[in-house]
Amino acid sequence: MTTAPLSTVTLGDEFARTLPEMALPWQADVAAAPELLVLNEALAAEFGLDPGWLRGPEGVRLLVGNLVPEGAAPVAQAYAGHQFGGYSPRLGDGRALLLGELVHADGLPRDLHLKGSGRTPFSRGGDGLAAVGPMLREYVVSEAMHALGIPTTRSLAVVATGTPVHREGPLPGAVLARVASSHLRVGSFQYAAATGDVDLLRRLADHAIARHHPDAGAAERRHLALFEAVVADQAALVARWMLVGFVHGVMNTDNMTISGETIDYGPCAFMEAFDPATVYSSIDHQGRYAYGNQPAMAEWNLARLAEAMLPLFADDQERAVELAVQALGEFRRQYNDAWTAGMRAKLGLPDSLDPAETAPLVDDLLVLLRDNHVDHTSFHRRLAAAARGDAEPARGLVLDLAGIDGWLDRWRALEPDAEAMDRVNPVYVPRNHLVEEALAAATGGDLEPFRRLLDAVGAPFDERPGLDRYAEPAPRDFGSTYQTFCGT
Ligand SMILES: Nc1ncnc2c1ncn2[C@@H]1O[C@H](COP(=O)(O)OP(=O)(O)OP(=O)(O)O)[C@@H](O)[C@H]1O
Ligand SMILES: [Mg+2]
Repeated sequence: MTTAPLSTVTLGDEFARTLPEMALPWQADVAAAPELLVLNEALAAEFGLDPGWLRGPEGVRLLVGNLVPEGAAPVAQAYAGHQFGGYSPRLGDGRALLLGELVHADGLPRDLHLKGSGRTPFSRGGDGLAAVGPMLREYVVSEAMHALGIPTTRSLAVVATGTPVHREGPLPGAVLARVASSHLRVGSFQYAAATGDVDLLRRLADHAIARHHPDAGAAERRHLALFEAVVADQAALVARWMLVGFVHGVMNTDNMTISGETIDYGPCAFMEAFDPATVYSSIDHQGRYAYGNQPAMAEWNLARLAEAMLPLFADDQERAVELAVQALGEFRRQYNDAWTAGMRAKLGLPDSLDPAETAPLVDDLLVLLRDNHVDHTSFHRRLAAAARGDAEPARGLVLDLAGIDGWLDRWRALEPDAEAMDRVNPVYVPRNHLVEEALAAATGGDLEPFRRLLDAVGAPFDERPGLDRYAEPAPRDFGSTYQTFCGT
């Protein structure tokens, strides 16, 4: 084992220094018997962290927050949030801590953050803990999203704590070490705004500009420019989710970042049979966060961000509202552009095609996929074979043969590029039944299925022999009853 002195790990405390009103100094619980379950060596290397040292006793203690480098100041971050439409003025890191900022090889800071590290002043009735299964879920799904090229928080490690967590029964506890561009959320702005302290709100916005959108700093109305940048990033992000069939499941304003990265892989899932009404979360009875509602929910959340930022847009409130409405009005166009371009790429069609020509083709396909309960991921991947002359793999997924044949004829007339399709349509996504299988085995102490799944989804576009089951939808009896859970 290589060793490196702890002094080589440097953690900044910029958030805590800049926004002390939103940062409560706090310490992680001491892990009784920490055991490293998974370490993202490639990610560690991006920060110059020695994987050998991280695997050793000191490194593992760092990864659960029990070894704090000199100068670091771990904090629980304050935030508010609309949860399923209802406003909670005080949420915050109830089971998480910001350890501090690491410097990435690109020279820019990233947050090193823990989830499952014990109670904090924001815990309310919760135990501050997390179980092995849900932390490994966040690890594998976030890394799959990254491999798909979708902006996301990253997972550095999961460490079992040796302390049981009580849910429906006892479960092994774990801490996830997460890396993100920042953990600033729409809810962070809502919290700052609710204090009534405009100076705090302004410092938060300036911190976000410096961290994520330095260009906005040069704009005449820099805070409006920040808002516009967040709108654009979220429009692009949600379009990416939609194109791969990702259902976030809990798009509360406290689970939407300012950076444009996906955050909080609680009740998330990948849709199989294409249907905009798809919901997996056990508590989402109204379908608020259904697959097809995600763009509208993102827009709703951004309206809450605009409300929070209003005092920064203009001194005159009417003028501020006018500017906010105008900026938010861009969301739909930006989302539609990103979605349309993404669908054109999935179908292997050139950018030069008039969107008016491709739109009916896309719309008709979505109706076919929904009416025939077609698996989203495998259909798009198999369509490349149809572009190469063998329609059977994709055709075989659709019951309405006349319908799909008519559609295929129209599509093929546009001369789709099969190679280009293979670069954007994944073979492997973290399918729900495989995630559950891997997490159940890991909870029982067998990490092999988890490692195999991670390996498959880590190179999602690269079809490999022996991984057929990772490319197949769930067996019939699995899909219709599948549920996911928040706050696990
Ligand atoms: N077991 C728990 N103990 C204490 N607080 C909790 C617990 N689970 C969730 N919370 C808190 O409830 C709120 C909503 O939880 P949510 O599931 O959205 O976030 P999370 O999964 O804990 O973390 P993150 O959003 O950082 O990924 C947050 O303030 C969170 O800290
Ligand atoms: Mg959350």
